[in-house]
Amino acid sequence: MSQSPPYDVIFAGGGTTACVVAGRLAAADPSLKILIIEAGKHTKDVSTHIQPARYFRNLVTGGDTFTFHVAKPSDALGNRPCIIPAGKCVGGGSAVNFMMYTRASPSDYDDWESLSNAGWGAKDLIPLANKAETLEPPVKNHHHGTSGPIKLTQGIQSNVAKDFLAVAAARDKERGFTEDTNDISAASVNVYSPWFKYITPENGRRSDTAHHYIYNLQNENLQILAHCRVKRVLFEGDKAVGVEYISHAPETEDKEAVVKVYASRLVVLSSGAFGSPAILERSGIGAADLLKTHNINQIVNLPGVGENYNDHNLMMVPYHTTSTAFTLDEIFHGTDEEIKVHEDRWLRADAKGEDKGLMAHNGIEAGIKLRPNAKDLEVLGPSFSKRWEKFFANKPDKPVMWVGPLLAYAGANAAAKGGKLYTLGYYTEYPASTGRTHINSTDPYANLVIEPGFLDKFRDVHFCQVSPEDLAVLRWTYKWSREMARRMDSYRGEFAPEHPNFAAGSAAACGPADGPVPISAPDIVYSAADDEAIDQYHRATISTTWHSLGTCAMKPRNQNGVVDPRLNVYGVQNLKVADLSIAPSNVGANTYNSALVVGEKAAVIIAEDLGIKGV
Ligand SMILES: Cc1cc2nc3c(=O)[nH]c(=O)nc-3n(C[C@H](O)[C@H](O)[C@H](O)COP(=O)(O)OP(=O)(O)OC[C@H]3O[C@@H](n4cnc5c(N)ncnc54)[C@H](O)[C@@H]3O)c2cc1C
Repeated sequence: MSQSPPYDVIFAGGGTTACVVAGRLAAADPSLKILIIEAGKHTKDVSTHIQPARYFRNLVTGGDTFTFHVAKPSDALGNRPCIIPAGKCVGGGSAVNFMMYTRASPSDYDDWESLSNAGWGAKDLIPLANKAETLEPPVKNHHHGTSGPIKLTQGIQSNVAKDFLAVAAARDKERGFTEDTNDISAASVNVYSPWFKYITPENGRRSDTAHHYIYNLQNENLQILAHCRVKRVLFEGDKAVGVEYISHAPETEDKEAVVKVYASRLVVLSSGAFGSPAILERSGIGAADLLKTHNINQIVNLPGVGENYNDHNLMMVPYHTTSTAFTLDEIFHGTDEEIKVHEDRWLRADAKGEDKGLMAHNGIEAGIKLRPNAKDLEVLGPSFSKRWEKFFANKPDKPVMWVGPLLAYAGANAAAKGGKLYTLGYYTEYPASTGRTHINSTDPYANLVIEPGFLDKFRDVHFCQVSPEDLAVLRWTYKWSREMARRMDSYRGEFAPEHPNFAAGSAAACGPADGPVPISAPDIVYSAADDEAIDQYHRATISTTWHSLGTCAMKPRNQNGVVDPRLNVYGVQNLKVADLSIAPSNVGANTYNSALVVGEKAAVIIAEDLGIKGV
C-alpha cells in the first residue's frame, strides 16, 4: 500500500458528468487541487473517438473503451442475458456515444423537483442545459445556448432522412413538422423534425466533455489518473477522506498496486449508473443484508443503493435500400482500406477547408418524439390505457416513443454484408419496468448482478410477468414505423432475418422489394398470430439504449433515496455523487444532455459548498 499527498477534491470516475464538474471548478479556481481517477484510458485526440462515424465500429469490435456489463438472463427476454455497454475512458459515455442530441422534457425535471428536490425543476435546469451548449446559427425559438462548450451541428444531408420527412409530410399531416424538436415546449413533441448532433460544425469532431471541459484547460492542479479503478471510499468516522484504487496504468511498475489517496475537502463519486452504486456498496453504504453477505463493514444502511435502475428499450429494424442511398455502411462494416478513404478525406479537409464527408457524420438526422393519437390509443388497447391515463395524458411534453432513421445497418448478420441498408430505430421513452444493479463481490473487477428489468413487471423472486404495456407500445411502434419505412423512396424491402418471424403467406411477410408502396397504400393488416410473432421478436431482440440511470437516486431517504438535493450521500459527510445515477426518475430523451445538466448543476452546488465564485 502506498500513500500520496492530499488533494482538495477527488472524482472517482472520469466520465461525462465528472469532466463537466471538474472542468468548471478548475476553470473558476485554478488553485483547487483536483484528482480524477478513471478506470479507462485517455481519449485526447484519439481518432477513434474524435472522428464521429467511428462510434459503431468501436462498440461492435468490443474496444477497450467500454465495460460490457452482462445482465442476469430474464424470462421476459426469453432467458437472454442482455449486454449493457457503458463508456470506459476519459469522457465516459460522451466519448463513445452516438452523438444524437435530445433534451429531456421540462416535466421530467419537474418530476425530479417534486420528489423534495428544490432547485432541480425545469426552470432551474433548462438554463444549465443552455449554459452547456452552442447552437450556431441559433434557431428562432431562442431556447438554446449560444456560447457553451458543447457544440451542435444542424442540417440534413442524407436522402434517406429526407425521404422519412417527406413520407411524414405526405402521410401524417396531423402531426406536422418543426425545425427544432428540442425547443422544450409540448408543441415540439409528436412533431417530425430534423435531428441535431453533438458534432462541432467547424471541424467535424465529436463534441464530448473530455475535450471541451478538461483537455482544453492548462492547469497542473487538475490531474487525471487513467487506467485506475476505484475500489472504495476511505472514511474517518463518518467523514469521507479519500479513496482506495487499483492502478493498471501502463507506466505503473507495480501493476495491481493498491493505492490510497486523500481529499481534504470532498470525494465525488462519478462512475455512472453501474460504477457509483458499486463503489458505495464496496465502501459499506448500501442495504444492510447485502453488506453482510459480502462481509463488508457497514457504514450506512441505505437500501436504495443500486435500486431504481432505469433505461430505454431499443429496437433497430433494418430495411434494404438503393445503391445511391446516403448511408454509413462502409464505415460501420467496411474493411480497414475502405474506412481509410473516409478518414483521409476527414483529415485532408482540415487543411483545405473542404467538407469532411461521411466520417464527420453520425447518421441520425431526422425523427419524432412520438405520442399516440386517439386512433392509435384504440389500437394500443386496454393494456396501455391505464399507463396512458396515469402517466402521459396530462403531460403533453412526454413522448411515448422515439422513432427515426439511422443511415446504416446496425447489426452483425453476415447476410447483410456488402449490401446497403438503413435502420428504423425506435425506443420506449418511459418503460413501465425498472431494475437494479448490485455488487457480487468486493472485487472491483467482478461482474455486477444486474437485473435491468426490461419488459419485466411485478417481478419478485417467485414471479415474473412480461409487462403488457411495454409490449403493447413496442408492437404498435413496429407496425407504425414499418408503414413509414415502406413508403420511403429509398425503401427496397425488409431485411427479413431481423424482422418478426411471420408465417409464410401472412400479409405481414417480409422480404426484398423493387421499391416503395404508394403513400395511399392500405396499411398491412396483422393477424393475431402476426401480433404474437411481433411480441416474440421484441422479447428476443430489445436491448439497452445505453441510457442507464437512477441507481443512487436523489430522493428522500425514507423513499429509498441515496443522495439529498445537494448530492450528499445520506448518513456521511464530504461524499457526493455526481452522474446520471442520481436521476430520481426517467427522462424522455437520450441521456447525454441530462448528464451535462447534472454536471453543470453539481458544479454550482460544489462551488457554493467550497466558497468558489464564478462557476
Ligand atoms: C454506446 C452508447 C451510445 C449512446 N448514445 C447516446 C446518444 O446518441 N445521445 C445521448 O444523448 N446519449 C447517448 N448515450 C448516453 C450518454 O452518453 C450517457 O447517458 C452519459 O454519458 C452518462 O454519463 P455519466 O457521467 O452518468 O456516466 P459515464 O459517462 O458512463 O461515466 C462514468 C465513468 O466512470 C468510470 N468508472 C466506472 N467505475 C469506475 C471505478 N470503479 N473507478 C474509476 N472509474 C470508474 C467509467 O469508466 C466511466 O468513464 C449513449 C451511451 C452509450 C454507452
